[in-house]
This record gives sequence, structure tokens and C-alpha cells, in this order.
Amino acid sequence: MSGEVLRLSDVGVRREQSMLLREVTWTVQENERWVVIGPNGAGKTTLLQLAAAMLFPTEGTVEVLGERLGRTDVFDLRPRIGFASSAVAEKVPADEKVIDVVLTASYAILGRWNEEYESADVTRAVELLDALGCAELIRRRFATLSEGERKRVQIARALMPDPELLLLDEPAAGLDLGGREELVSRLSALADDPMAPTMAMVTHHVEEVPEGFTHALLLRRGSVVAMGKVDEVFTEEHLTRCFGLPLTVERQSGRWYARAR
Ligand SMILES: Nc1ncnc2c1ncn2[C@@H]1O[C@H](COP(=O)(O)OP(=O)(O)OP(=O)(O)O)[C@@H](O)[C@H]1O
Repeated sequence: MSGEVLRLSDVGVRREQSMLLREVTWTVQENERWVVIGPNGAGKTTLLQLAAAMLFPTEGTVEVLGERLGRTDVFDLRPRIGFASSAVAEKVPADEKVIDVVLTASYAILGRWNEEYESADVTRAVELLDALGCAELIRRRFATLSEGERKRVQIARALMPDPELLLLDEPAAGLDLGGREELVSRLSALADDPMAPTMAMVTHHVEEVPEGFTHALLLRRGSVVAMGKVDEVFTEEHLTRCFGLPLTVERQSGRWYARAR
């Protein structure tokens, strides 16, 4: 794999008359932690779905973990990728127990049936839930959890198969201030963990970028506005262009803040 986890070359995604992404070229190296940021409708989820091998490009090429989409069996590739998104969470059966939401990721399925799990799998699921502050939720039904609790369980599920690439689509969406801050701090700890997989996270807000994230890609209307090291990308000029309004941007104690000028 030569240290390269993702390579998109001149990628376009077309749906009917619209280009959801155009001429996107993006490379992610092993151990990098990326944030993909942009306004509503910029194409962030579309980009993450390509990285998750859930979508094929209309133009250009996508290589994930050394495998070229269109020339590889995505059913072999997907278990190597941890993907947490509200679209995945919506597919969890209403009466599924939290422990099973995490355990079933070993088979890349949603909804426990008659599969057998080794005790090592159960131990790993419990440890991951514990690390994400969900130890007391293990026997609860997923449908009864709060939004913040669900987000943390989804991240535990995404980590369960020990993925080489972890993709998080808006992990802090819908959380209150306390929930957001707790999640950002857990993601920051994960970003600092040298054993954690390469990561890419989608968000609308620079305030949600955890300390320890190394790179950023700014998207607007399907095109890349800027990409590279976070410090070089999160400038007033770039973020103003990305969100289409004049912004003041500050960094304090490793976190970023933006407001309209
Ligand atoms: N099947 C489709 N046909 C036409 N347009 C589509 C289709 N799917 C998505 N789009 C449009 O593509 C654009 C990009 O969608 P995408 O979900 O990737 O954006 P996003 O940056 O994740 O947005 P948000 O921040 O609002 O979640 C949106 O304008 C969306 O309406």
C-alpha cells in the first residue's frame, strides 16, 4: 500500500444534470487525520462515500487502500473501512441492542441474526464501548439512546473491525454543547493514538475540528477550495471563499473558531 490510503485523481460525480463533485484530486497518507469541511450541499458526503467504496466516480479514478474502485470487489474492501454516518445509523433495526450494533460490524452487517461471535469479539466490543464512554449502555436498545449516545456507539461500531481507514460523516451533528465538547475530546484522543487508523471526518464547523487533526480539505459546490495542513488551510481567505461570506478565524488552545466579520 506504500503508505497511501486514498488517492482520488480528477474525480467527478454526476447526477442527472448536476456535477456533485468536479476535478477532485486528493491523496491521504497513512496516519494522517483529515477534516473535510464546507457549506451544505458542497459534496462532502459524496466525497466520503467514494472513500468508503459506497459510490463509484463518474469521471476519474479512486483508489482506496491500494484497490481501484471498479476493478476490485468492494465487498472485500468495505470491511477494511470503518464508516460512521447517519445513513448507516438509520438502518439499525429498532430493537437492536447496543452491544450487537458494535459486534455485527465484524461481519459488516446490521442486525444480529444467528452469527456466532468469539469471546474475543465480545471483549473488543465492550472495550470499545467503554473507551467511548458507553459502558453503561451495552444492554440498552439502540433506538432508546440520545443522539450523542448514538454517535458514540456508531464510532465504536466503525472501529470494531480494526479498520485501516476510519470515516466519520458529521459525528457531532445534532449534539448539544456538552455532547459536542465530549465527542470532540474523544476524537482528539483518538487522533493522538498512534494505533488508531487513518481518519477523515466531515463537518460544517471549524469549532468541531478536534485537536490532533493534521489536514483539511475545503469544498464548495463540488470543487476543492484548498487542501493541505490544517494551519495552512484554515485561513480567513480560504474559509471566506469556502463558505461564501467574510469570516474572522481564530485559533485558541489548539481549537478553531470562526464568525462572520
Ligand atoms: N441523486 C442526486 N441527484 C441530484 N443531486 C443530488 C443527488 N444526490 C445528492 N445531490 C446533490 O448533491 C449535492 C451534494 O450533496 P452532499 O450530500 O454530498 O453534500 P454535503 O456537502 O454533504 O451537504 P450537507 O452538508 O448539507 O450534508 C447537494 O446539492 C445534493 O442536493
